[in-house]
Amino acid sequence: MIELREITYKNEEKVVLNDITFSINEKEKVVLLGINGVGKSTLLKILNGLIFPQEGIYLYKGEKLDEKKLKDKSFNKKFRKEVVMLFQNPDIMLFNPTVYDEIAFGLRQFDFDDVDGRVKYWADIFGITKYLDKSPFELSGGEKQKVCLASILAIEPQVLLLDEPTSNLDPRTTGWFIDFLNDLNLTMIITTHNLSIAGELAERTVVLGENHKILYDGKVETFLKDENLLIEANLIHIHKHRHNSIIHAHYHTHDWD
Ligand SMILES: Nc1ncnc2c1ncn2[C@@H]1O[C@H](COP(=O)(O)OP(=O)(O)OP(=O)(O)O)[C@@H](O)[C@H]1O
Repeated sequence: MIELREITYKNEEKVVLNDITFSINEKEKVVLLGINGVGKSTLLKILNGLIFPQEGIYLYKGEKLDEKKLKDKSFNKKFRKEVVMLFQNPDIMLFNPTVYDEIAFGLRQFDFDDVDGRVKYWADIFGITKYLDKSPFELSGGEKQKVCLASILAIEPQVLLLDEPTSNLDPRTTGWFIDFLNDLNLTMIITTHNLSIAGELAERTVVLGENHKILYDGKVETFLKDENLLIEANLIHIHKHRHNSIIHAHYHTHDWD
């Protein structure tokens, strides 16, 4: 469904993605792992057709996706409905006067019937019905994230690009959301640097290294057991801590967020 061939993206002169090649089948779930700044969000933006690499080819359902292709109005509408992205910062996505209008926006844009029923259905799923008449800006970070998720899922996309989707969610909501994603039969690419969540979200991971190249592409389970790869990806660190009066240091895989 998605195929990237030798994608290189530069920001001014800085290489942000270096020679990225991988494919994702329909309904496959992939976790994109890597430390801050390796290019995960940039890769999602490329997959969402928001920015375009200087080198390489992006094929979506076998068709080359570039600026020219997205200028074709009917293709653009189809692609925008099928491939949706949740940004890391929900504030970027919220621009309507009420939560209701936020969820209804895409439904109206793509001519869905029963907009009212659909808004209420998705608000109920995310537990945000009581906020429907409120301004999205009055909500907490986690609530805003739920509004964004309800808005993008309401238009029944085929590909979900989720940038750190659990970063604003509390532990209980994170647990619920992971189960919810596992039940969704969609193609998904989810970024995180949270190793414990990675293992629960997908069977496959693509890991970006600090050289902005793919360091690993395969089973999450295997990656998480490979201490050398984890060190190379800088996803574990040496950290001193205290057991009674003894201080010692060893590698840690725990997540801070
Ligand atoms: N709009 C921008 N202008 C200039 N540089 C940018 C811009 N967006 C990202 N970058 C740079 O591109 C690199 C990759 O950023 P990106 O946000 O894709 O990384 P990331 O892996 O998603 O990081 P994080 O885990 O912190 O979200 C970083 O060095 C960043 O400074």
